[in-house]
Amino acid sequence: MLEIRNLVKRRGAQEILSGISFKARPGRVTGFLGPNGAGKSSTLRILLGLDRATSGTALINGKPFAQLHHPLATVGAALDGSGAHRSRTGRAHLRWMACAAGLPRSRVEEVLEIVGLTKAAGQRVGKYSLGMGKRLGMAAALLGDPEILILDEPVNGLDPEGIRWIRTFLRERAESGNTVLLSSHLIGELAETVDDVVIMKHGKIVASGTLEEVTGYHSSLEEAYFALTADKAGGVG
Ligand SMILES: Nc1ncnc2c1ncn2[C@@H]1O[C@H](COP(=O)(O)OP(=O)(O)OP(=O)(O)O)[C@@H](O)[C@H]1O
Repeated sequence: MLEIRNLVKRRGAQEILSGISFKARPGRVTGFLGPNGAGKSSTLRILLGLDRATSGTALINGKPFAQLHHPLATVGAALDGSGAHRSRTGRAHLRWMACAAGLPRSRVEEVLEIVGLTKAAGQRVGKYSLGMGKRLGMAAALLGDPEILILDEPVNGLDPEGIRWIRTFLRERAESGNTVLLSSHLIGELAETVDDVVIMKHGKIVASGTLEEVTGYHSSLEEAYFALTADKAGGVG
């Protein structure tokens, strides 16, 4: 379970998060949507202990990230890029991570297989395509077989086969009782994958509920999204 309660983040005079609250529940895939600059990545970074909130709490199974006893087995995250050094191979990167976390090398081969990167595991990360980099980031997130997955834009850059794979994979994770939170700008694709939806705009939650509740009387989630996030002047955020 992920729980965000009254989260506020200020940077100088700018309020990036204005007291947001939502939950991502076990057994469900929760989609996190919003225009560029809405505050999605800032929320995820605070949740993962990569940034501090001005006030409010972001809890993972009832605890802040820093207090988790087994962080890798509790939560796996794939944010921007894979974080791997370009001159390392994908396998070496994962082995280094596994070693740091006290996980066996055999787990590296398992996650490479899960994300479909076994054949490319010996190539340098600098030679990877965008989609391969995404798969490597996903492999790293899965190393500890976590009960919670947090993914920022996981399908961006994946080919159609990769998009189908990730959709099926995330549904299976949720159906076996895990929690999945993912942000995406591909709303049509997201609507195929999620149970619950949270939509942000200008640092506030503008909608939150099941896919059906958020879609409401609109013909699709995409229509609901545009109605909820429309700016009279248009443009960013
Ligand atoms: N390190 C930073 N320093 C200053 N401002 C920042 C920083 N990180 C984010 N911001 C600002 O915080 C606001 C929210 O940005 P954030 O990246 O969380 O949005 P987002 O919803 O993830 O957007 P996108 O869809 O473009 O990824 C923006 O106004 C952004 O300019």
